[in-house]
Amino acid sequence: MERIDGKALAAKVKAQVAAEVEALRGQGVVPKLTVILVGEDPASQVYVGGKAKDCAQCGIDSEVLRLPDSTTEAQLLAEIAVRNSDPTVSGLLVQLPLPRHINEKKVIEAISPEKDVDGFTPVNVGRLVIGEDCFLPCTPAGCIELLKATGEPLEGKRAVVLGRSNIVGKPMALLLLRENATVTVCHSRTRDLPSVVREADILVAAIGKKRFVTPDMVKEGALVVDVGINRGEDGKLYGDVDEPGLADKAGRITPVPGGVGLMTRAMLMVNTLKAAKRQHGLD
Ligand SMILES: Nc1nc2c(c(=O)[nH]1)N[C@@H](CN(C=O)c1ccc(C(=O)N[C@@H](CCC(=O)O)C(=O)O)cc1)CN2
Repeated sequence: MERIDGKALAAKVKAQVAAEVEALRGQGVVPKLTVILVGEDPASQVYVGGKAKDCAQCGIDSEVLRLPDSTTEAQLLAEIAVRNSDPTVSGLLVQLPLPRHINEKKVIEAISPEKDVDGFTPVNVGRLVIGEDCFLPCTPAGCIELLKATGEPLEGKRAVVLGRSNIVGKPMALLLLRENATVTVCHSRTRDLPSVVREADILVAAIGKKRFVTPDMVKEGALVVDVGINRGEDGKLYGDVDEPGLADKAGRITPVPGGVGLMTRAMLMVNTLKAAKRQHGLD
């Protein structure tokens, strides 16, 4: 299978954002992203660092608020309220996962929909469902950009999404539907899952299980998007798809690392720029 180059596409998207941000700054508008991180989760520390680096590359101001694991839900909600009403903050997100004593749903719902650059609030999810302009969740939006970059039409294709999370599986299905693909969502209760997956012209694997998708489950010529980030016992990163096993198959696949993760980061920059433009009546 041919690899789809997420690194190159992410660099191109970020360069476009950087050019637009420079023009905005010329008009006196300075986009800013605030990221709130609660606790010491090592992977989250890395992802938040990556977001600040991307902002610097794009000319976007950034603030990372690091709160201790002992932070209460009320304290976190108070910090969100401060940023919601701060006109210098264009985009606001809370890094997930949160410590167990904090209710994730309550926290997400507290973020102003106009600053919700993750696209996780019920208002933005609802807008996505009914096809209104909204902030698209970054991972599914990045997957769509990767698929479009192949130049293959998505319309009329059979798409299978493996996984039904609120952050990836469900919005991914909606975005594929918007591209006029015929979409099936598979999950842990799907009967004869391999035979359903084998039907896919477009397969999005977001099930969170290392190399769950084996070569016998993939149609010849399929476009495969691997959303999985699974850390193996050897310390290496593995996708949800057995990419080496697909070497002799026709088709295209996004690698892990170097695929969806990088586009997730790039789409956050797109959303932060969009938030800044909207807040200044420029979108
Ligand atoms: N508030 C949010 N929390 C989380 C999100 C999110 O979109 N918003 N998604 C993930 C974590 N995440 C971004 O936050 C993220 C994960 C992975 C990558 C990435 O670049 N992956 C690289 C590999 C990186 C590595 O070596 O570890 C790749 O796939 O090439 C970026 C962002 C959960 N939380």
